[in-house]
Amino acid sequence: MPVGALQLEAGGYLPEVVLGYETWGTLNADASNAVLIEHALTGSTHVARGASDEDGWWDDLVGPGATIDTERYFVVAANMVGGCYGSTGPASPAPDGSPWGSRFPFVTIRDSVRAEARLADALGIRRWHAVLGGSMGGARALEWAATFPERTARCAVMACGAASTAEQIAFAQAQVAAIRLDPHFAGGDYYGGPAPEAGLGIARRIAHINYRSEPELEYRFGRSAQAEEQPFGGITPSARGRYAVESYLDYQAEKLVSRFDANSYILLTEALVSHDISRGRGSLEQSLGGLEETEFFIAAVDSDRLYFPEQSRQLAEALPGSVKVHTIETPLGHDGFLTDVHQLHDDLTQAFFPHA
Ligand SMILES: CC(=O)SCCNC(=O)CCNC(=O)[C@H](O)C(C)(C)COP(=O)(O)OP(=O)(O)OC[C@H]1O[C@@H](n2cnc3c(N)ncnc32)[C@H](O)[C@@H]1OP(=O)(O)O
Ligand SMILES: N[C@@H](CCO)C(=O)O
Repeated sequence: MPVGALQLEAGGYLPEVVLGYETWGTLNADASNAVLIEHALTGSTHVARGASDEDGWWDDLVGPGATIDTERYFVVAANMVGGCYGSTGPASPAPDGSPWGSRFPFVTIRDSVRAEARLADALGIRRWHAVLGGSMGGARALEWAATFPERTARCAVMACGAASTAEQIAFAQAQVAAIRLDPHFAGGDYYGGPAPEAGLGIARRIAHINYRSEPELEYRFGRSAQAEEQPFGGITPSARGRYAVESYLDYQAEKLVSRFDANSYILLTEALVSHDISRGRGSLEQSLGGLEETEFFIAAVDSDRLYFPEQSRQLAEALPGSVKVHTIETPLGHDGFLTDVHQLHDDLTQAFFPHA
């Protein structure tokens, strides 16, 4: 969906922005049943099975008869500005016809939300019944409530705090550096040549370790050798075989490299680094304390070592009224907001999606 030109928060300008999106269900006559779902860093618009039978990343939450019942709600998922799942991003053609590449401007979470508001206008949605997301999707959902409180009746923020922390920024920096230092990166203008796959793969490895937990990795892999490999062997370190956990990380890296653009990865990572709900709005309490029009649902993953539950508690405390932090209990870590979201079914149903 074309949403026009965007003057960006940090000063850049995009003359024509297209947002990739998917929908499920039917918008009702007074457009009161619309739900926006915001994807995380490398997520796509494919939240749930729909027209295509391909698995979605939140099938447990969205679908016919699910927590967000697509027979009752009209669900929309939009790709972030700068992403590589249908929205204008660095691989898209600039006005001169060549890919934007290194010229693509810095985009913030707030910029994307402003573009998404235009998508809502075009779809005839004045006010969302609810906006939900986890991780970067949670940052986007929270930004919706802060930027457009009158358009956000309910807001669910999972596995995300009010601002990116020093440690989150630090991990992001290491990932971005890995991509930029790949000889194929070419300053971001690699389209038409080999892509910086090694750098993107390293970035994913760093990220993925943080998306899981130490006990999970220990339990699943321990010191086991990958099948038919000998991790303790080979006269030089580079000649040795892999531990199973190394093979697992290699696989996660390959999987991401096969579906994601490195420039988009940098862009979205930097957008998440910019996440700070208070920027330009005063203190945290000044930024969030007045959001009386919106009902909030905050959730954390108990074993999350990237977006700590304490950060969700601080966010909840800054919101008006008494907002509970719901807990997803899993040894898995941050990815629990994807793998174990079904645990929120009862609480979310009661809070936001009561069955008639
Ligand atoms: C079009 C799109 O795909 S859009 C993307 C949508 N996805 C998202 O938005 C989130 C991105 N996805 C993710 O982060 C993850 O895939 C999750 C969190 C959803 C899934 O996590 P889990 O179900 O716990 O899977 P996990 O991370 O353990 O990985 C399992 C994979 O590792 C592989 N694996 C396990 N052990 C090893 C090993 N020793 N060596 C190599 N591979 C291994 C498995 O075979 C499995 O492969 P598969 O994914 O092809 O089935
Ligand atoms: N595994 C998720 C986690 C990000 O928070 C992703 O890749 O988007």
